[in-house]
Amino acid sequence: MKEIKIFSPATVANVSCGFDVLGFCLDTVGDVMTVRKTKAKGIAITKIEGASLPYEPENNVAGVAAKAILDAADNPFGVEIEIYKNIKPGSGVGSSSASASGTVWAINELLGRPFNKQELTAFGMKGEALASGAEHADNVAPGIFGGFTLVKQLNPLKVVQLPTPSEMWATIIHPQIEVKTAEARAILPKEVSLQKAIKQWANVGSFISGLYDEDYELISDSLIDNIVEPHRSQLIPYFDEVKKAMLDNGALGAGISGSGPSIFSLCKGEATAMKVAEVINKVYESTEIEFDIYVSKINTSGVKVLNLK
Ligand SMILES: Nc1ncnc2c1ncn2[C@@H]1O[C@H](COP(=O)(O)OP(=O)(O)OP(=O)(O)O)[C@@H](O)[C@H]1O
Ligand SMILES: N[C@@H](CCO)C(=O)O
Repeated sequence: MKEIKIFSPATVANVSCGFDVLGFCLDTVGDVMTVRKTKAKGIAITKIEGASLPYEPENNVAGVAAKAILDAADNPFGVEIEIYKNIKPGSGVGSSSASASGTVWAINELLGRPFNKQELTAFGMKGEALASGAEHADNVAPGIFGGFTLVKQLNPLKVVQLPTPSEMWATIIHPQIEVKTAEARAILPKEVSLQKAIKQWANVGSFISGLYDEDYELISDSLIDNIVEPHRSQLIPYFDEVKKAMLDNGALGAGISGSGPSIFSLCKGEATAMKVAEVINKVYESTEIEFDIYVSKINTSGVKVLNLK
């Protein structure tokens, strides 16, 4: 195989209670990438459409992630990478991470699959660190594994694949303003009170238990973030109005997607997800801000092959 074309999905990190550890994968939104083997060693980004991003491999998360996996494989060949961006950078639905996870997944296929999903996530995380200024794998992991994931630890990386309840859908609004992850991390407190930490880790535990038991009520009761959301929600116009509209119309829970500005909700069933989309559209259509709304089933397989040559 000389060339692979893939769909690299958008992802939602944090999932309210699990800052830097929980994430899930979307089905209907994502980037398309082509990765081609070259005889000459080295990495070249030859095409970027849909966003203005750096072509120098060392300044693009795709290039940094490609270097991490190719170095680990002793550089048997070089690669050319084409990126067709549908996920806007700084959107909060894992734009940078989609480039990182898509690149390492595609190169692993070209190499003959020497690396497992844990290793691919670790390579992708190297790329993601360029965008956010810190290593975190909560977008890369769901992009590689699909479904819901828990990043148990970073060093050495350990990702736990979680189950996806059969009727789980997500509705997301992306207000078209850019919030850079690095900046959204910089405003967070460095310490949290024990009282808040107790509530948060109880919610992570009960959320995961809810996923295993398909207990939508427990999932709903666990989607709370008392630590990060109060700080970051101030960066997102109409956050409170959108969250209220989501919850009032049947969403199981709602919060900031990744570092924002996107706002996500999880819903039981497509009909509720569509209803939530309708009401949040009403909240935003009367404002001056452009926006996109995504309704998606949870993608349980992660990156997908579109074409092989
Ligand atoms: N291939 C790439 N795709 C997207 N952004 C990239 C890429 N390479 C470098 N960047 C830089 O990364 C930054 C966007 O990443 P950032 O993590 O801030 O947003 P995001 O990935 O949409 O958010 P989140 O991780 O919260 O979902 C921008 O500054 C952008 O220039
Ligand atoms: N967990 C990260 C995800 C952003 O990509 C954050 O919220 O900063």
